[in-house]
Amino acid sequence: MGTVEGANQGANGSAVEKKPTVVFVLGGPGSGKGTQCAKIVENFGYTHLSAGDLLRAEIKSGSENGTMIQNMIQEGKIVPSEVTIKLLERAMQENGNDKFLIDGFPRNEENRAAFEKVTGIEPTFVLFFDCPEQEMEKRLLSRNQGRVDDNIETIRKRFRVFMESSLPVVNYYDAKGKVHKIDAAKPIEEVFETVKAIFSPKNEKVD
Ligand SMILES: Nc1ncnc2c1ncn2[C@@H]1O[C@H](COP(=O)(O)OP(=O)(O)OP(=O)(O)O)[C@@H](O)[C@H]1O
Ligand SMILES: Nc1ccn([C@@H]2O[C@H](COP(=O)(O)O)[C@@H](O)[C@H]2O)c(=O)n1
Ligand SMILES: [Mg+2]
Repeated sequence: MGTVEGANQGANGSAVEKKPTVVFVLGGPGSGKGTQCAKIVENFGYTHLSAGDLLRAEIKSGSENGTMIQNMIQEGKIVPSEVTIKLLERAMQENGNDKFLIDGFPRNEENRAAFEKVTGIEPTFVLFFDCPEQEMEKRLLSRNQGRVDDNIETIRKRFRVFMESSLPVVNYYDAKGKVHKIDAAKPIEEVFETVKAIFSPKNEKVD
């Protein structure tokens, strides 16, 4: 019997949708998640989905959730999981790739548990960009991308949320042996040397 394209067969022979490969990219605000994701995309064929970028696009689109999301971002707070997960699911479906870097998600235990429950996807592994606050603060204050949350007051709130809510998620995956901790305080190219070594050579783009 033939199989449905892009699907596996379950025990009873019915088609089971094949889950995409997902790598969660975590780290404090300004640790360099977006910068490194862009380089991974260039070299390893992943699609980069930044939860923060999707939420900012949702504000711009004039969505009914826009004002709520804008207020949460301005305060450095975490938007309810159902909103962010819907955006991630839609972006994955629309894209069609089967390998995704999910950047800045899960940000708390609620994000983590809800994503697993709703999508049935477990990350293949987790990149954790580890960087001292002093360095992250310096980077954010000179980022100049016009982000409403790149001001010292909001940055301090984001650091607190990261320590209290996001680090426990990193620890959760660490206990499962899934975390690659990377020294993100080094220059961009040196960080990427470490990142490159984590991705299997067989995934490397061949020109
Ligand atoms: N290794 C590095 N050394 C110096 N500057 C860096 C490094 N990595 C990134 N930067 C710079 O720091 C700023 C923040 O980087 P980036 O936007 O990638 O961080 P992020 O982790 O995605 O932050 P956020 O969580 O706020 O989205 C950018 O201006 C970027 O160019
Ligand atoms: N899972 C997430 C991710 C982000 N947010 C909100 O967006 C802000 C910016 O996120 P970046 O990853 O681009 O820094 C973040 O401070 C949160 O307010 C979220 O709620 N949930
Ligand atoms: Mg980012």
